[in-house]
Amino acid sequence: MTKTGTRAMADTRNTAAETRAGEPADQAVSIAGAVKAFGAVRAVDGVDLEIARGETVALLGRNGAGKSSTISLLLGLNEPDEGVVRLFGGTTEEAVRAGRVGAMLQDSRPVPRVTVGELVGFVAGTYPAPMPVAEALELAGIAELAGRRVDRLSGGQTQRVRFAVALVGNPALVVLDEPTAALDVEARYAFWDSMRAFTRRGHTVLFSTHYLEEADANADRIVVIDHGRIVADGTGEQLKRAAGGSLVAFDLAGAAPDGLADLPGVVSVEVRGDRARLRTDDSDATVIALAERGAIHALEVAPASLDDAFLALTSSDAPTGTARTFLETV
Ligand SMILES: Nc1ncnc2c1ncn2[C@@H]1O[C@H](COP(=O)(O)OP(=O)(O)OP(=O)(O)O)[C@@H](O)[C@H]1O
Repeated sequence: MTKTGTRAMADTRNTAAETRAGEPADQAVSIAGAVKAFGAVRAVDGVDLEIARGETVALLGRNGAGKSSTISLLLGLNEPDEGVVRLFGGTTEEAVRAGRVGAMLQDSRPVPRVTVGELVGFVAGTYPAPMPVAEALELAGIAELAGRRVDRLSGGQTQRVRFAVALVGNPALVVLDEPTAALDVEARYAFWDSMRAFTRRGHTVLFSTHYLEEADANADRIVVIDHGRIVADGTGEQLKRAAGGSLVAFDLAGAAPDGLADLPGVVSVEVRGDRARLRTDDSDATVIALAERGAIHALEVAPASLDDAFLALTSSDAPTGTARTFLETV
């Protein structure tokens, strides 16, 4: 993100966070120039990321993009080879020790043979100011499972237990690595309802996901990561605009597709058979120019979907840096 964009967004969000949480306005997360390599793979390749208190941020990326590796650095589970990771102005270790961080990781397995209530109660005891266990279970939507053994739950119920574990300490920052992986649609909706109830209390949340719709619906801000680098950072709307706000499609009706890329607003051109698809950031200007050419057969104008935006931002031929500048243009 550009410095200007970061600041503009952080200023707004800090005010909201201050109002909601009654806490001083500073950054919950501050990652600068982070690099983490595993052999030849640069899993995190120069990540800069600031998250203001009270923000809910989605870390979006394909398989192997670097989401979990970034989260590991943020939680202090791995040390960066280069760069600095700060939480609430201190080290990750200080933040974790002070009980300011709760996490729900992909591969964490609940201890067998204990009940849900016992497990969540145990975790609560490791934090300085936890919420009552019953409240955490209620928030996670598993109040009725308190007496059930954790190793006899469905996948969806287990995910919710992990969520209760992440939030029972009442941490200022909650980090969730693909919290809805393996959940069916209904369970996913229920999870996000619980999540919203939690974020309304002013907590800062970072969650990773492959699901664009879920990022758009549940995050204040979407950070797209690809090949260990942040390629876009903004709201769903900004992301769509960054990738070209609209799609204009029409039949060429035998005309040559020459000069389409030079029309006002056009970001990219795709011609399949007799149909042309233009990605444009000014659909009005594009359509007017097309009308002047007499090329408006079977015209269709539609907003670019988040899927379009995501694909454009993470495709291997996406121009580096383009997406990250979009906050300057909105
Ligand atoms: N411990 C490790 N040893 C070797 N390579 C690793 C290790 N952890 C991650 N990687 C590699 O780093 C890259 C980023 O992986 P990471 O798990 O961060 O991606 P991700 O975005 O979380 O993917 P997914 O959505 O599949 O969970 C991948 O190429 C992965 O194979």
